Amino acid sequence: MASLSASSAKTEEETEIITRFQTYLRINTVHPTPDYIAAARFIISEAKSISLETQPIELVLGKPIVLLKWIGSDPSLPAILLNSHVDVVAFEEDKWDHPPLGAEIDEQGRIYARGTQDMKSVGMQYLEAIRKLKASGFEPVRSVYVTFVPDEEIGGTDGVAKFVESDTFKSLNIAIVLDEGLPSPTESYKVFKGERIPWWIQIKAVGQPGHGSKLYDDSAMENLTKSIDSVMRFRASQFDQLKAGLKAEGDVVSVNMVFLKAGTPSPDGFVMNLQPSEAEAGFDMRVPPVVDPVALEKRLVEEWAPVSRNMSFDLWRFNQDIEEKHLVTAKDDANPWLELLGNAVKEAGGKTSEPEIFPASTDSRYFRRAGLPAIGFSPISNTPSLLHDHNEYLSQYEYLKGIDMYVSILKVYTSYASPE
Ligand SMILES: CSCC[C@H](NC(C)=O)C(=O)O
Ligand SMILES: [Zn+2]
Ligand SMILES: [Zn+2]
Repeated sequence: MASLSASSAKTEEETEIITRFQTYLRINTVHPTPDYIAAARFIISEAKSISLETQPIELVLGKPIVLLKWIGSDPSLPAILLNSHVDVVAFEEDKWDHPPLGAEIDEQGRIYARGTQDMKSVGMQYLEAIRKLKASGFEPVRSVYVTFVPDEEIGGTDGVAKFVESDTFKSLNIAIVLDEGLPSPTESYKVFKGERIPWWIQIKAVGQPGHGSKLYDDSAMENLTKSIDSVMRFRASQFDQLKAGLKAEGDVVSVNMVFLKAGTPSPDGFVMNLQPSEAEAGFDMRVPPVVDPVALEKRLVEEWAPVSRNMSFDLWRFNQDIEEKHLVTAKDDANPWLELLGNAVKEAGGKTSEPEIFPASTDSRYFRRAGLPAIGFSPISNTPSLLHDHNEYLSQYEYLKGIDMYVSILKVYTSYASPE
């Protein structure tokens, strides 16, 4: 177990571990121009320092996937894949108390940077766990592969979506994938077996333009407002079930308006006495496995963007067909990995909660579509979730403790012999 508490001094080994994490955090992999080449260079040099085989894979120019290999004593057995994304989302620097690429540590031992939770921590923890296991002389039976992938934050089209289709991936013979989860505000780590599918919707209204004083029946603004009202009523019905405790976050549809675009610009702002002929709104919607996507799309077509009200829409579902089965990693005899993960965390002194549906989206969905079990797990407990938020941080203590969790998970996973 990590010895460091918030106030205690670090050992030399712990200082080195934290320094390596800070170095990775300081590499600018922020969208829209992530420096994937610098990150790949760093990851490869780290991997070489612990004698892992390295294989950069460039399926899309300038967007390398770095594949690391720790070959087990029985390479014929299906292997373990530890996946993390290298890219991070943008930030509003002036709203942060510490520089978002600074990886500064405050007096409470919190490391502040974009990626401390999402998910440069996890990528480096995989490597630190392997470093520790190697130093202790441990040799895995099953092979372990570690992937550092691009573009998760923008849909994964040039990242894992392409990787799972590649011959390299198919040759790896993977049994189980670990990918990102979410921080837990309690002592128990969160575990995810599935996720909601993102639907990004833009609806557009056109209508009668004219004088600001006139009452029209079908102005663009009125047409759009009717749709927004309808979406908001649906949102309230979903949110009410969540607030009443009838459903979990991962079992309701979330829908949030993320932009509104309308009006005729003027030097002072907008022309006030002119009703515009076009108006648009954007919604981020997340659809859980239990919801019928075909029925939801019908609602979009008939109620939110009806042709009868001069409406049109664009819908992005990130490589997922509307008819496609929404996959959840089962906890059953055919899939021992969820239970093994819980056991391994327990052996390392941690706790896990019942597997949930991830409320947002991760690359796990591509691995599940490729027919693999995939588990979302970020070993971050007693920490508020600050993904995509200001002042994202992770305490050194939690980071070090998380490495011990992966040490235990890798011991259990790589030694698991399936009953024949
Ligand atoms: C549409 S893919 C974007 C992926 C991103 N993932 C996370 C974890 O924030 C999201 O859910 O918005
Ligand atoms: Zn992430
Ligand atoms: Zn993210």
